[in-house]
Amino acid sequence: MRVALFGTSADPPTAGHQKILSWLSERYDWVAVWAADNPFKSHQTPLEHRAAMLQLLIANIDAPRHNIALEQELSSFRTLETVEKAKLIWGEDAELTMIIGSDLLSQLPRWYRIEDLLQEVQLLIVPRPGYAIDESSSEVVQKLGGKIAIASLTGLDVSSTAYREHGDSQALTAPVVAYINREHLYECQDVHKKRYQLR
Ligand SMILES: Nc1ncnc2c1ncn2[C@@H]1O[C@H](COP(=O)(O)OP(=O)(O)OP(=O)(O)O)[C@@H](O)[C@H]1O
Ligand SMILES: O=C(O)c1ccc[n+]([C@@H]2O[C@H](COP(=O)([O-])O)[C@@H](O)[C@H]2O)c1
Repeated sequence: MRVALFGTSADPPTAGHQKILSWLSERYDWVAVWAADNPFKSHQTPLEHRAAMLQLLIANIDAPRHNIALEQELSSFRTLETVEKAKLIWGEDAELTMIIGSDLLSQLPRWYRIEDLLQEVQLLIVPRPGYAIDESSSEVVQKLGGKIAIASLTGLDVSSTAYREHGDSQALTAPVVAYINREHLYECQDVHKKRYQLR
């Protein structure tokens, strides 16, 4: 069993996350995704809302294999703990692949007990516009034990930050936008959003 593990702050989840999930669903037996609190970031929206938006994002994917699931019980501050939980769910023999965008490669050495984590998973890097995969970062991660593969897909040029800071709702999918409006999330960015909607 080949399981793709994809954790995201989902603050909010974007069309970029959706494209990655769709791509993964064609290549892995099971795609597990969860909304997480990131120890290196502050978040603007409570975790329950971020998980709910992620569920909407997944429901909106036409995945013929029906193999993408919100596995919110995997959520942890520390991905090593997530992987321990994943092993309990899918067993010691499952091949676990951790998915990250190329923007995270340089910070990976600072993750909690990274060498132990890299013993447990394969690593798949998704190229992200503006974040070239540089050799020195790859080498550092490989020296820590990382087994790196590069995905044959380029992420969309969107980000959660672009939505939060500039109201770029092009970055989002319609069901997520509807949820945000219904729940009055990200309202401190309303000025930007209104400007965007008037265009
Ligand atoms: N467009 C994208 N292309 C490639 N990787 C992406 C893309 N969007 C997100 N990722 C990856 O998905 C994971 C979750 O990303 P995250 O939820 O932090 O999104 P983000 O857009 O980077 O958010 P923020 O702008 O708040 O930092 C990370 O590994 C990130 O590198
Ligand atoms: O384990 C860690 O130390 C660690 C440090 C930073 C980020 N992570 C995880 O990395 C994933 C992507 O985070 P983010 O904020 O870029 O979406 C998410 O599952 C986080 O919990 C994990």
